[in-house]
Amino acid sequence: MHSSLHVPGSPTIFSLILICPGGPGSGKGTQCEKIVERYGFTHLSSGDLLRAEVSSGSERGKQLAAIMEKGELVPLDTILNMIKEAMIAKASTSKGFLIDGYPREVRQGEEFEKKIGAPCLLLYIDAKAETMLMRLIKRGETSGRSDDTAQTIKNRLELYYKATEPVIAYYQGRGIVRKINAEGSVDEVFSQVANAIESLQ
Ligand SMILES: Nc1ncnc2c1ncn2[C@@H]1O[C@H](COP(=O)(O)OP(=O)(O)OP(=O)(O)O)[C@@H](O)[C@H]1O
Ligand SMILES: Nc1nc2c(ncn2[C@@H]2O[C@H](COP(=O)(O)OP(=O)(O)O)[C@@H](O)[C@H]2O)c(=O)[nH]1
Ligand SMILES: [Mg+2]
Repeated sequence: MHSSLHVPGSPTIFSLILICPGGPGSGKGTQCEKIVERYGFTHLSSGDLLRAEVSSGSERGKQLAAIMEKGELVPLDTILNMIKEAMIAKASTSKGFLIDGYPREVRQGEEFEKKIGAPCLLLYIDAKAETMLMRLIKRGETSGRSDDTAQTIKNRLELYYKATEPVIAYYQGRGIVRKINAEGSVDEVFSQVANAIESLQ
């Protein structure tokens, strides 16, 4: 597997960048964990980075928590800078970056390419709305997350269809999107993910 494939046209020191778009509860986080296990990429989840800032108790964390509880998007520069700082911190040892939960709207994708680099593969984790709803309600029973509540899940799903699905179309034209049917079991989904990654060979 590529150790440091440089993404053509990517004006940065960063090597392989894979992006994992998909709706809330589609299974992005679960698939990213399995990708890290098999390929050793550096997994950066925008939600996890934000939750770490929230749990730090910082003033900024308090402002972010209020936005996340409603399932709205936090300011673009905030999340982009957090991802960029995390990538720079790992750049010297990373086999490649797996970005989970970003971009969530087209302008986030545009800014990412200006400030960081061009992705080489988008693993579009595609699940039906009712599947995502069911998974998030189930996850909410144990996750303790303030945004896994019925109303916020509804907001996040609406936001996903309005702002994030157009991201897929934005990259579709470059031939780097692989649509993954996320309706099956975790392993059934992962076998499609592995095929898509190995198609980069
Ligand atoms: N790229 C981003 N831009 C703006 N806000 C974000 C971004 N990523 C995460 N957030 C905020 O953090 C919250 C949690 O994101 P996280 O990715 O952990 O949720 P998830 O359960 O994995 O599913 P989804 O991310 O698709 O909602 C989002 O609802 C949003 O409020
Ligand atoms: N049946 C099934 N459940 C899944 C799958 N992937 C994730 N889940 C469950 O669905 C919930 C949401 O998964 P998560 O990875 O957090 O989704 P994300 O919001 O896209 O990051 C979790 O409780 C997972 O256990 C899958 O492929 N099949
Ligand atoms: Mg997630």
